[in-house]
Amino acid sequence: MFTNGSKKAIWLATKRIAVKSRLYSDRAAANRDTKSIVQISRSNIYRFGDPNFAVPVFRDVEWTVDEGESWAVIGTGSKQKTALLQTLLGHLRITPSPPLPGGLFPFLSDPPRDPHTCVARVSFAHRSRAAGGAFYDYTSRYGAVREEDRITLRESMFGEYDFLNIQPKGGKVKTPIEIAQDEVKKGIFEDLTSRLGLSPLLDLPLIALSNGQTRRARIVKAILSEPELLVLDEPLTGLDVNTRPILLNVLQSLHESRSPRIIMGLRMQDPVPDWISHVALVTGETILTGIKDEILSNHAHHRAKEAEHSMASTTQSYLQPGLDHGKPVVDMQNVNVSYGPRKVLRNINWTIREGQRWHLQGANGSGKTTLLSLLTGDHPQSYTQRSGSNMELFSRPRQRIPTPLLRSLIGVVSPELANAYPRRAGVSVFDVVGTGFDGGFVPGGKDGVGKGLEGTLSDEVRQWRVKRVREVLNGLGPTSWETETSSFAAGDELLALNEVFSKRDFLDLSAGEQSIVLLMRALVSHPQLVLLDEVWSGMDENMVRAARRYLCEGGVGSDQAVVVISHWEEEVPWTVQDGLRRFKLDDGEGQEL
Ligand SMILES: Nc1ncnc2c1ncn2[C@@H]1O[C@H](COP(=O)(O)OP(=O)(O)OP(=O)(O)O)[C@@H](O)[C@H]1O
Repeated sequence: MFTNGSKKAIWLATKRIAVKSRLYSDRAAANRDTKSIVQISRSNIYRFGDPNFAVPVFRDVEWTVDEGESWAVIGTGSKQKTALLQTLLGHLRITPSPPLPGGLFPFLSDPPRDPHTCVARVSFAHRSRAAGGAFYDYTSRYGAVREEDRITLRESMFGEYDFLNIQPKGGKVKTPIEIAQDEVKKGIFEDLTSRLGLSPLLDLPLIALSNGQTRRARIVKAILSEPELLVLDEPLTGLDVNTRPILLNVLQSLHESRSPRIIMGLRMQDPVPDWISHVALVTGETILTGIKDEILSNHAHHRAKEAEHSMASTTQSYLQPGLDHGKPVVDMQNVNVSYGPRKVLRNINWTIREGQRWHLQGANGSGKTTLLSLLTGDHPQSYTQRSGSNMELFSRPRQRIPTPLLRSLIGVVSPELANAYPRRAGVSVFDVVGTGFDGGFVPGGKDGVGKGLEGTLSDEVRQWRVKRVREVLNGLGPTSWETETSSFAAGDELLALNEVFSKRDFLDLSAGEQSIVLLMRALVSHPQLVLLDEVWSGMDENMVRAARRYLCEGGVGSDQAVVVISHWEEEVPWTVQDGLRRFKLDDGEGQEL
């Protein structure tokens, strides 16, 4: 059953195909139905530069995607799943390469079209903004918007698609086909932005959008660039519960009208949409492909055995009673945040006490990140609450705590921080974890454990810091999540794995490994307040399991308060039965559930 919205999308997409099809011959139209979309046959897949005798990333891959099928690539690990999707973008080498003339994408071969322009990928697993090694200031979205950040969501879309000004400047007159194409694109743009809840945000600076809003905007932009095949890596991550089915509905209608065809990358724990007919399941270097139900039921059997094994070693954490009487770590009374007339947080009253575990909930754009930025001091309105409002942190008025001190008292993991954290050559895992003591981004001090707020550390403190880095590395390092290695290694051998990991360049780690290192950084100083915003982002299933276990089994203590932000209730390490409390933001207002 289609909703009116999806019928409209299909109508628009069909009309778009009609316009497009004039550009191709009848033969090409016929080919769309007969030629495979993706074709890899008995090949190994390597990183570019690796010789054929190197260990391949994937071995003996057999994968055919036919027209009319709907595929999801599901990974037990994020890294491998992303590698398969990158293969479609030509970032890995297939040996032997799929034979010409069809090549990897037979449907693009007649008439020949360039995969670089016809295949697009939107990834939310990859973090690129700090890839050059420089820190970019993610807090700029909270203050006065700088000139270079002033570009609005609408401009970011219209920059390339001149819908408003149908006849472009400069004398060139559009042909009737170009005008018709633009009108169809404009229709698609309006339909998609409205269905994905972006219409009221079109004139906001792009930088002001929340995480989930930005993700939706990136998907719309990719669709507007009219690829033939759109690869979406983890499109559901970071989306709130209500938006997920809407997005899936939109993707289904686009895929069914082949405008564009969609291949979706999902995490093992994501629900697989009903309309997905086929699955490529990536486990290590093996890819199992076939009909969804067959592949998933085989795997479920295997996982049930694994779960039995891991359950045996998991102890449940029950929080101590009496946590409502602990010292307040955060005390907010009538706290507000607004941007001009736009009120993002309204009269928030929330007390967080030591020992408590909170799940901060709310739809995309409801103000969760903004609320956390008040606590970390990243938001300028953290200082400027009007009279009648009050915010105390660690039992002191917020204004009396210098921001550098605040950074050293709060351990934070967030998508913004992960994006912004500099990736520089020569900066090791140990160095990155060591920056957590002072809450900075540049490693420093003797032994790489910072200099403290006074600029020097006593030998005793320095030694404690080094010991703490080793402790979290041993608690969350590879021996806790690399299950295959840990089952064979023992004792010193295990510790050696963590030692080797601690010396690796942070820059060279996979997205999941970087995430777990940033979690270590947040926990290393044993801060009184720990803020975990989308903490599992990019982590493999076994890393998530290991990190949850670590958090529940003493990784954070009863003298520490923890706030978890996640759109997935099952991702929070504690449950209501354990004593977890829930605070929900709804249209700027907050209350405990
Ligand atoms: N400079 C600004 N001007 C106007 N609105 C802004 C500005 N900065 C942020 N906003 C708005 O504040 C709201 C809250 O954003 P925030 O990032 O806190 O949401 P969130 O709850 O963390 O969302 P998500 O779940 O998507 O991460 C958003 O609707 C955003 O568009």
